Amino acid sequence: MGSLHKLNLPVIKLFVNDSNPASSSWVTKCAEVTRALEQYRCFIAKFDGVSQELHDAIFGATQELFDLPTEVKVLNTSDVPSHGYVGQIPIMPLYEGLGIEDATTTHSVERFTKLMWPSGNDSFSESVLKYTKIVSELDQIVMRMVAKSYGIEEHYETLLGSTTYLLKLIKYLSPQGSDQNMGIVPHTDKTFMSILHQNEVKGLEIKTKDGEWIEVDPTPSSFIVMAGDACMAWTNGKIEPSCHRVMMQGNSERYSLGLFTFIRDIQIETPKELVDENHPQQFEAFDHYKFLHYYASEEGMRSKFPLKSYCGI
Ligand SMILES: O=C(O)CCC(=O)C(=O)O
Ligand SMILES: [Fe+2]
Repeated sequence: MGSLHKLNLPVIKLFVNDSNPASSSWVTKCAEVTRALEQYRCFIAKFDGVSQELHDAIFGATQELFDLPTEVKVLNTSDVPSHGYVGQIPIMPLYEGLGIEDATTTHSVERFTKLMWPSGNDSFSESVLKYTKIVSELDQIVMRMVAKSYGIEEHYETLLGSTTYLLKLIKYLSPQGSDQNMGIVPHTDKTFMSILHQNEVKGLEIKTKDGEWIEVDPTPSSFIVMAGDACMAWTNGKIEPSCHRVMMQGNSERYSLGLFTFIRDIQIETPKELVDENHPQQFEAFDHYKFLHYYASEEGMRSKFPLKSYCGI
């Protein structure tokens, strides 16, 4: 395991109204985003879409959710592995997470809220929807930029039509009184893309290609945009998934939010534009949700690189 270095991740400013594909500054920014993802597998987006007020509201809502009794939180179940309630895992005793599936749709968010607060909690639903709507736009800005750099815009539009967002609300207990401070073990996300956001408590670390761990310094306008396993298959290995972990220090609890992209109903297929003699196709077309079930199976859990054992060529 590499040592911890004070390296920095690329920081890229992105704006809500930043998607004018006609401007030359936009094309330059596309290249910058794509290069950051290729080299670091992730970057920090300084994004103007989430106001301080919304930042405070969503973290207030998150705290309120985790303050509910465990027997209420466990009611949030899902057929998809690790999309529902996850907590009290022996190797990650500090970690607790709750997923809201299809988190950009009012119907789905309100169903979740009703499950957690049968007598209602409108402000929770409102904060979640405001947050997911704007942060899913950030995801789309980034993906349009990547698609532009690779000349695969049409393929991206197809994927976008089948994209669904899981909002994961996460709490880490302070490590005080615990004999370990690993909040979440090193892993790559099984998503297409992930956008992480956190309160003021640090802890997230990203592994570079050289095996160094970089600490992420949070601010209310920082969003960590990282590639998941599925993005690697789609880009034919150009963008690899980011390996990351959470190390807890000090005596504060930490809250974080992950907006996770998944592709449903259609197969994820490498665009033919990215395949040639020098770049043979690395992965067969696959169903994202079947891959998630494979990953949760005994065979998938044993695999060092589940995507490759599932659909690698
Ligand atoms: O809490 C964080 O910052 C990271 C969470 C994470 O890596 C995950 O949920 O997959
Ligand atoms: Fe993760």
